[in-house]
Amino acid sequence: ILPGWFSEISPLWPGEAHSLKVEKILFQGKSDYQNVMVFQSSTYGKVLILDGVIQLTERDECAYQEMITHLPLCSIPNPKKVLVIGGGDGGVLREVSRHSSVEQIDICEIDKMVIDVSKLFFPNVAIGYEDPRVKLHVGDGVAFLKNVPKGTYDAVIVDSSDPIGPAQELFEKPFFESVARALRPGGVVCTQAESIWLHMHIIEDIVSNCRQIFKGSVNYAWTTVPTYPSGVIGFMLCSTEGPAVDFKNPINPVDADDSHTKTRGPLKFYNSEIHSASFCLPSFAKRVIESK
Ligand SMILES: NCCCN[C@H]1CC[C@H](N)CC1
Repeated sequence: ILPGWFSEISPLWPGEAHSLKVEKILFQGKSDYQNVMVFQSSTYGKVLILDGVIQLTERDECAYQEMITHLPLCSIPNPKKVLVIGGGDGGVLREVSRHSSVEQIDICEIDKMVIDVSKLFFPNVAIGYEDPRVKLHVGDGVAFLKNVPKGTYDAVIVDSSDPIGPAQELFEKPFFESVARALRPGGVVCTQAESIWLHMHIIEDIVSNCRQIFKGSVNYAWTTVPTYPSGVIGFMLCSTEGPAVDFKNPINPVDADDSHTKTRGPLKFYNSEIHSASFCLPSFAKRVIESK
Protein backbone atom coordinates (compact mmCIF):
# COMPACT_ATOMS: atom_id res chain seq x y z
CA ILE A 1 0.00 0.00 0.00
CA LEU A 2 1.06 3.63 -0.43
CA PRO A 3 3.51 4.61 2.34
CA GLY A 4 1.59 6.14 5.23
CA TRP A 5 -1.88 5.36 3.81
CA PHE A 6 -4.51 2.83 4.95
CA SER A 7 -6.82 1.57 2.16
CA GLU A 8 -10.05 -0.26 2.95
CA ILE A 9 -10.02 -3.13 0.43
CA SER A 10 -12.79 -5.75 0.67
CA PRO A 11 -14.72 -8.15 -1.59
CA LEU A 12 -17.82 -6.37 -0.22
CA TRP A 13 -16.93 -3.27 -2.29
CA PRO A 14 -14.94 -4.58 -5.29
CA GLY A 15 -12.92 -2.15 -7.40
CA GLU A 16 -12.97 0.70 -4.87
CA ALA A 17 -11.14 1.51 -1.64
CA HIS A 18 -11.45 4.50 0.66
CA SER A 19 -8.05 5.56 2.00
CA LEU A 20 -6.97 7.52 5.08
CA LYS A 21 -3.53 9.02 5.68
CA VAL A 22 -1.87 7.32 8.67
CA GLU A 23 0.20 9.33 11.15
CA LYS A 24 0.92 6.48 13.60
CA ILE A 25 -0.27 2.96 14.28
CA LEU A 26 -1.39 2.86 17.92
CA PHE A 27 -2.47 -0.80 18.36
CA GLN A 28 -2.45 -4.07 16.44
CA GLY A 29 -3.88 -7.31 17.84
CA LYS A 30 -5.69 -10.51 17.00
CA SER A 31 -8.69 -11.48 19.14
CA ASP A 32 -10.46 -14.84 19.09
CA TYR A 33 -12.67 -13.39 16.33
CA GLN A 34 -10.83 -10.81 14.21
CA ASN A 35 -7.79 -8.60 13.67
CA VAL A 36 -8.02 -5.33 15.60
CA MET A 37 -6.08 -2.19 14.69
CA VAL A 38 -6.13 1.45 15.83
CA PHE A 39 -4.26 4.26 14.09
CA GLN A 40 -3.98 8.01 14.37
CA SER A 41 -5.13 9.43 11.02
CA SER A 42 -4.04 12.82 9.68
CA THR A 43 -7.53 14.28 9.39
CA TYR A 44 -10.15 11.97 10.96
CA GLY A 45 -8.72 11.52 14.47
CA LYS A 46 -8.18 7.99 15.73
CA VAL A 47 -9.57 5.14 13.61
CA LEU A 48 -10.77 1.63 14.63
CA ILE A 49 -10.24 -1.14 12.05
CA LEU A 50 -11.58 -4.73 12.30
CA ASP A 51 -10.29 -7.24 9.74
CA GLY A 52 -9.22 -4.37 7.47
CA VAL A 53 -12.62 -2.63 7.60
CA ILE A 54 -13.18 0.88 9.02
CA GLN A 55 -15.54 0.65 12.01
CA LEU A 56 -15.35 4.21 13.29
CA THR A 57 -13.28 7.40 13.25
CA GLU A 58 -13.37 10.08 15.94
CA ARG A 59 -14.37 12.72 13.39
CA ASP A 60 -17.52 11.12 11.91
CA GLU A 61 -18.65 8.42 14.36
CA CYS A 62 -21.31 10.81 15.66
CA ALA A 63 -23.32 10.45 12.45
CA TYR A 64 -23.64 6.67 12.69
CA GLN A 65 -23.99 6.30 16.48
CA GLU A 66 -26.57 9.09 16.78
CA MET A 67 -28.68 7.95 13.84
CA ILE A 68 -28.69 4.21 14.64
CA THR A 69 -29.78 5.06 18.21
CA HIS A 70 -32.18 8.00 17.93
CA LEU A 71 -34.06 6.80 14.82
CA PRO A 72 -35.60 3.93 16.88
CA LEU A 73 -35.66 5.55 20.34
CA CYS A 74 -37.29 8.77 19.15
CA SER A 75 -40.01 6.78 17.35
CA ILE A 76 -41.63 5.21 20.44
CA PRO A 77 -42.95 6.86 23.63
CA ASN A 78 -40.78 6.42 26.74
CA PRO A 79 -38.44 3.53 25.81
CA LYS A 80 -37.46 1.75 29.05
CA LYS A 81 -35.62 -1.47 28.22
CA VAL A 82 -33.04 -1.38 25.41
CA LEU A 83 -30.76 -4.12 24.08
CA VAL A 84 -27.66 -3.42 21.99
CA ILE A 85 -26.23 -6.31 19.96
CA GLY A 86 -22.62 -5.60 18.92
CA GLY A 87 -21.61 -1.99 19.47
CA GLY A 88 -18.61 -2.98 21.58
CA ASP A 89 -16.99 0.43 21.09
CA GLY A 90 -19.66 1.91 23.41
CA GLY A 91 -20.84 4.70 21.10
CA VAL A 92 -24.43 3.45 20.90
CA LEU A 93 -24.48 3.13 24.72
CA ARG A 94 -23.43 6.79 24.94
CA GLU A 95 -26.36 7.77 22.75
CA VAL A 96 -28.95 5.49 24.42
CA SER A 97 -28.04 6.98 27.81
CA ARG A 98 -29.24 10.43 26.63
CA HIS A 99 -32.82 9.10 26.95
CA SER A 100 -33.87 9.61 30.59
CA SER A 101 -36.91 7.31 30.17
CA VAL A 102 -34.51 4.37 29.69
CA GLU A 103 -34.11 2.23 32.84
CA GLN A 104 -32.10 -0.77 31.56
CA ILE A 105 -29.46 -0.98 28.82
CA ASP A 106 -28.21 -4.50 28.03
CA ILE A 107 -25.32 -4.89 25.59
CA CYS A 108 -24.10 -8.16 24.09
CA GLU A 109 -20.74 -7.86 22.31
CA ILE A 110 -18.86 -10.97 21.17
CA ASP A 111 -15.31 -9.57 21.20
CA LYS A 112 -13.84 -8.34 24.51
CA MET A 113 -10.80 -6.92 22.69
CA VAL A 114 -13.03 -4.38 20.92
CA ILE A 115 -14.36 -3.20 24.30
CA ASP A 116 -10.90 -2.95 25.90
CA VAL A 117 -9.36 -1.20 22.86
CA SER A 118 -12.22 1.30 22.71
CA LYS A 119 -11.87 2.14 26.42
CA LEU A 120 -8.14 2.66 25.91
CA PHE A 121 -8.11 4.68 22.67
CA PHE A 122 -11.65 6.10 22.27
CA PRO A 123 -12.64 7.40 25.73
CA ASN A 124 -15.29 9.76 24.27
CA VAL A 125 -16.94 6.75 22.60
CA ALA A 126 -16.48 4.19 25.42
CA ILE A 127 -17.91 6.72 27.89
CA GLY A 128 -21.21 4.91 27.24
CA TYR A 129 -20.08 2.07 29.53
CA GLU A 130 -20.00 4.46 32.51
CA ASP A 131 -23.78 4.76 32.66
CA PRO A 132 -25.09 2.79 35.69
CA ARG A 133 -28.01 1.44 33.63
CA VAL A 134 -25.60 -0.48 31.35
CA LYS A 135 -25.21 -4.25 31.81
CA LEU A 136 -22.46 -5.82 29.67
CA HIS A 137 -22.69 -9.40 28.37
CA VAL A 138 -19.62 -10.66 26.47
CA GLY A 139 -20.80 -13.33 24.04
CA ASP A 140 -22.72 -14.21 20.90
CA GLY A 141 -25.87 -12.13 20.39
CA VAL A 142 -27.72 -15.08 18.84
CA ALA A 143 -27.17 -17.21 21.96
CA PHE A 144 -27.95 -14.26 24.25
CA LEU A 145 -31.36 -13.73 22.62
CA LYS A 146 -32.29 -17.41 23.07
CA ASN A 147 -32.25 -16.83 26.85
CA VAL A 148 -34.25 -13.59 26.75
CA PRO A 149 -37.88 -13.95 27.89
CA LYS A 150 -40.41 -13.18 25.13
CA GLY A 151 -41.42 -9.52 24.91
CA THR A 152 -38.66 -8.18 27.16
CA TYR A 153 -37.39 -5.13 25.25
CA ASP A 154 -38.89 -1.89 23.95
CA ALA A 155 -35.99 -1.51 21.49
CA VAL A 156 -33.13 -3.57 20.08
CA ILE A 157 -30.22 -1.91 18.25
CA VAL A 158 -28.00 -4.18 16.11
CA ASP A 159 -24.73 -2.31 15.69
CA SER A 160 -22.86 -4.89 13.64
CA SER A 161 -19.89 -5.06 11.34
CA ASP A 162 -20.42 -6.52 7.85
CA PRO A 163 -21.82 -9.96 6.94
CA ILE A 164 -18.27 -11.36 6.61
CA GLY A 165 -16.80 -12.74 9.85
CA PRO A 166 -18.37 -12.69 13.33
CA ALA A 167 -21.40 -10.59 12.30
CA GLN A 168 -22.50 -12.85 9.42
CA GLU A 169 -25.35 -14.49 11.36
CA LEU A 170 -26.73 -11.09 12.40
CA PHE A 171 -27.93 -10.64 8.83
CA GLU A 172 -29.84 -13.95 8.65
CA LYS A 173 -33.51 -14.82 9.20
CA PRO A 174 -33.21 -16.85 12.46
CA PHE A 175 -31.56 -13.88 14.13
CA PHE A 176 -34.33 -11.49 13.05
CA GLU A 177 -36.88 -14.00 14.38
CA SER A 178 -35.16 -14.08 17.76
CA VAL A 179 -35.13 -10.25 17.85
CA ALA A 180 -38.86 -10.11 17.07
CA ARG A 181 -39.50 -12.59 19.91
CA ALA A 182 -37.48 -10.50 22.37
CA LEU A 183 -39.44 -7.32 21.56
CA ARG A 184 -42.75 -6.31 23.19
CA PRO A 185 -45.76 -5.66 20.93
CA GLY A 186 -45.01 -2.37 19.11
CA GLY A 187 -41.34 -2.68 20.06
CA VAL A 188 -38.70 -1.53 17.56
CA VAL A 189 -35.44 -2.80 16.10
CA CYS A 190 -32.80 -0.81 14.20
CA THR A 191 -30.03 -2.68 12.39
CA GLN A 192 -26.95 -1.63 10.45
CA ALA A 193 -28.10 -2.18 6.84
CA GLU A 194 -25.16 -1.43 4.54
CA SER A 195 -25.09 0.86 1.49
CA ILE A 196 -27.74 1.41 -1.21
CA TRP A 197 -24.89 2.18 -3.66
CA LEU A 198 -23.06 -1.11 -2.97
CA HIS A 199 -25.38 -3.67 -1.40
CA MET A 200 -28.88 -3.49 -2.90
CA HIS A 201 -28.95 -7.32 -3.08
CA ILE A 202 -28.12 -7.70 0.62
CA ILE A 203 -30.68 -5.00 1.44
CA GLU A 204 -33.29 -6.73 -0.76
CA ASP A 205 -32.86 -9.96 1.22
CA ILE A 206 -32.94 -8.17 4.60
CA VAL A 207 -36.13 -6.26 3.66
CA SER A 208 -37.94 -9.38 2.46
CA ASN A 209 -36.95 -11.26 5.65
CA CYS A 210 -38.06 -8.32 7.80
CA ARG A 211 -41.43 -8.05 6.04
CA GLN A 212 -42.10 -11.72 6.81
CA ILE A 213 -41.06 -11.40 10.46
CA PHE A 214 -42.00 -7.87 11.64
CA LYS A 215 -45.75 -7.37 11.27
CA GLY A 216 -45.72 -3.72 12.32
CA SER A 217 -43.88 -1.37 10.00
CA VAL A 218 -40.66 -2.00 8.01
CA ASN A 219 -38.66 1.02 6.78
CA TYR A 220 -35.18 1.73 5.45
CA ALA A 221 -33.35 4.91 6.41
CA TRP A 222 -29.90 6.10 5.38
CA THR A 223 -27.34 8.73 6.23
CA THR A 224 -23.92 10.02 5.31
CA VAL A 225 -20.76 8.72 6.99
CA PRO A 226 -17.77 9.92 4.93
CA THR A 227 -15.44 7.10 6.04
CA TYR A 228 -17.84 4.22 5.29
CA PRO A 229 -17.71 2.65 1.82
CA SER A 230 -19.57 4.86 -0.75
CA GLY A 231 -19.94 7.46 2.02
CA VAL A 232 -23.38 6.29 3.12
CA ILE A 233 -24.80 3.69 5.50
CA GLY A 234 -28.37 2.49 5.97
CA PHE A 235 -30.58 1.19 8.73
CA MET A 236 -33.57 -1.17 8.86
CA LEU A 237 -36.26 0.19 11.18
CA CYS A 238 -38.91 -2.43 12.03
CA SER A 239 -41.67 -2.74 14.61
CA THR A 240 -43.54 -5.79 15.86
CA GLU A 241 -47.33 -6.17 15.68
CA GLY A 242 -48.99 -3.94 18.26
CA PRO A 243 -49.21 -0.18 18.86
CA ALA A 244 -48.41 1.42 15.49
CA VAL A 245 -44.99 3.05 15.06
CA ASP A 246 -44.52 5.86 12.55
CA PHE A 247 -40.73 5.90 12.14
CA LYS A 248 -40.83 8.90 9.82
CA ASN A 249 -42.15 11.39 12.38
CA PRO A 250 -40.18 11.40 15.65
CA ILE A 251 -42.41 11.72 18.75
CA ASN A 252 -39.81 11.44 21.46
CA PRO A 253 -37.26 14.28 21.51
CA VAL A 254 -33.74 13.38 22.56
CA ASP A 255 -33.35 14.76 26.05
CA ALA A 256 -31.51 18.02 26.02
CA ASP A 257 -31.22 17.84 29.80
CA ASP A 258 -27.79 19.14 30.72
CA SER A 259 -26.73 16.12 32.83
CA HIS A 260 -26.08 14.20 29.61
CA THR A 261 -24.85 17.04 27.41
CA LYS A 262 -22.35 18.06 30.11
CA THR A 263 -20.68 14.63 30.14
CA ARG A 264 -21.36 13.55 26.57
CA GLY A 265 -21.46 16.86 24.75
CA PRO A 266 -24.43 17.99 22.64
CA LEU A 267 -25.74 16.00 19.66
CA LYS A 268 -23.46 16.69 16.68
CA PHE A 269 -25.54 15.15 13.91
CA TYR A 270 -29.07 13.95 14.73
CA ASN A 271 -32.09 16.26 14.77
CA SER A 272 -35.78 15.73 14.04
CA GLU A 273 -35.57 17.11 10.48
CA ILE A 274 -32.72 14.81 9.51
CA HIS A 275 -34.65 11.98 11.22
CA SER A 276 -37.58 12.40 8.83
CA ALA A 277 -35.37 13.13 5.82
CA SER A 278 -33.35 9.92 6.33
CA PHE A 279 -36.32 7.83 5.10
CA CYS A 280 -36.40 9.61 1.70
CA LEU A 281 -34.84 7.24 -0.83
CA PRO A 282 -33.54 7.63 -4.40
CA SER A 283 -35.78 5.94 -6.96
CA PHE A 284 -33.47 2.96 -7.66
CA ALA A 285 -33.59 2.06 -3.94
CA LYS A 286 -37.25 2.96 -3.38
CA ARG A 287 -38.25 0.65 -6.24
CA VAL A 288 -36.55 -2.34 -4.58
CA ILE A 289 -37.22 -1.60 -0.91
CA GLU A 290 -40.87 -0.59 -1.15
CA SER A 291 -41.82 -3.38 -3.53
CA LYS A 292 -40.56 -6.27 -1.38
N1 LIG B 1 -20.05 0.88 16.03
C1 LIG B 1 -19.18 0.73 14.91
C2 LIG B 1 -19.92 0.78 13.61
C3 LIG B 1 -19.98 -0.56 12.95
N2 LIG B 1 -20.74 -0.44 11.73
C4 LIG B 1 -19.96 -0.34 10.51
C5 LIG B 1 -20.88 -0.10 9.32
C6 LIG B 1 -20.10 -0.06 8.02
C7 LIG B 1 -19.29 -1.32 7.82
N3 LIG B 1 -18.55 -1.31 6.59
C8 LIG B 1 -18.38 -1.58 9.00
C9 LIG B 1 -19.13 -1.57 10.33
